[in-house]
Amino acid sequence: MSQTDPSAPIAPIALSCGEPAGIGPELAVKAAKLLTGDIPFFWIGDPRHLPQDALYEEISSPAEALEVSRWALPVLRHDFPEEVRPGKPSLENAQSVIDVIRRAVALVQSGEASGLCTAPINKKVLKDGAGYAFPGHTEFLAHLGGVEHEVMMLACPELRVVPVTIHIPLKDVPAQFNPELLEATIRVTAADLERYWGLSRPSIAIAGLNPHAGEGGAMGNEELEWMIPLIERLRKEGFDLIGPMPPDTMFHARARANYDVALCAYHDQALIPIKTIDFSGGVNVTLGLPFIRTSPDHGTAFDIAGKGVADPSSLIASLRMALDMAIAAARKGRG
Ligand SMILES: NC(=O)C1=CN([C@@H]2O[C@H](COP(=O)(O)OP(=O)(O)OC[C@H]3O[C@@H](n4cnc5c(N)ncnc54)[C@H](O)[C@@H]3O)[C@@H](O)[C@H]2O)C=CC1
Ligand SMILES: NCC(=O)COP(=O)(O)O
Repeated sequence: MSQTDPSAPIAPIALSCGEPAGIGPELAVKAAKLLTGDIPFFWIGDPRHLPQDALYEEISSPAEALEVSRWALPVLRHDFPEEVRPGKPSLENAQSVIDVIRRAVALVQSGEASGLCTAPINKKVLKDGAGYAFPGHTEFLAHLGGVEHEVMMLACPELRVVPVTIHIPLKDVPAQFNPELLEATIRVTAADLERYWGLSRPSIAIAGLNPHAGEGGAMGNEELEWMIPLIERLRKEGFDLIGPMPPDTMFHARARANYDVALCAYHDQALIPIKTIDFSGGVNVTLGLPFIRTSPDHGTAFDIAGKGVADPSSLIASLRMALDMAIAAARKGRG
């Protein structure tokens, strides 16, 4: 099954297990139970890591998930060296977590899966246990996809946000938030909002770096020195850009209605508003990749792992977004 053939049924979504000591395995089982095949997907991981009462069935190829997902969680088996204790990650399993992501990407690239949804990982465990050299999935997936300008976007029904710089210390933001990076982020974001969401000239709001967007140079100069000139140049090219906007006043309900996406200078400027507005409905999606990737907005939640109380809403929203993106890509005749 190929995403490039619009008449072919959409292949299932590949769900990587993520950190098995987190809530990922529990969420996969809950999502399968609630969805009953509505969004065909399969889980790649070690079945020993699923909750004891999990309803699952092992499959030998992704295509089998189209049927199996109607009554059970389809599992493409990937054996890990260690069993897990919920909330207690094992460094011995770190390499297998990375291998599962690679395997899932290969299945999407071959067309056997129509998109990738990733359950959360713990970056430090992967770094300490397997020398993982990336700050998260986003940069690893860009590496696997061979792209230079990947973009992290988080979306819920009320808001889309993009952190232009991602997982870097706050002290490094002013140097790394620069005209080249902002311009590349604008281009990738606009292109993928059209490609997957049909927004042909999306309205893009750009947050200032400084309080009050610098207030005319009284509280910082980046807005005057390079942000405004860049925005004016790209407007002449046809981009619909608003800003630089004061970051503290651009996320209330009336302000949000004026744009399709907000580009923010750094991680927390973007993620605090969206996780506050809709923690359970938020989806993390990587733009600019040659394949589809979504993820829940939350992390591994070690504090509640194994307790049976984890909310699968964000995972379900992520699976749904991946499927919708795959359908949009198939309609356009490209993956
Ligand atoms: N896509 C990914 O791989 C992501 C990974 N992470 C990683 O997760 C780890 C933990 O990060 P934290 O900042 O503690 O955030 P977190 O999202 O794991 O937890 C924050 C709080 O929200 C609760 N929570 C999270 N998801 C929930 C759910 N589905 N249902 C009910 N309650 C839920 C947790 O119990 C905790 O109290 C870190 O290693 C971080 O890097 C964080 C975000 C995304
Ligand atoms: N704060 C978002 C996050 O940690 C997810 O990162 P990634 O794994 O999607 O790169």
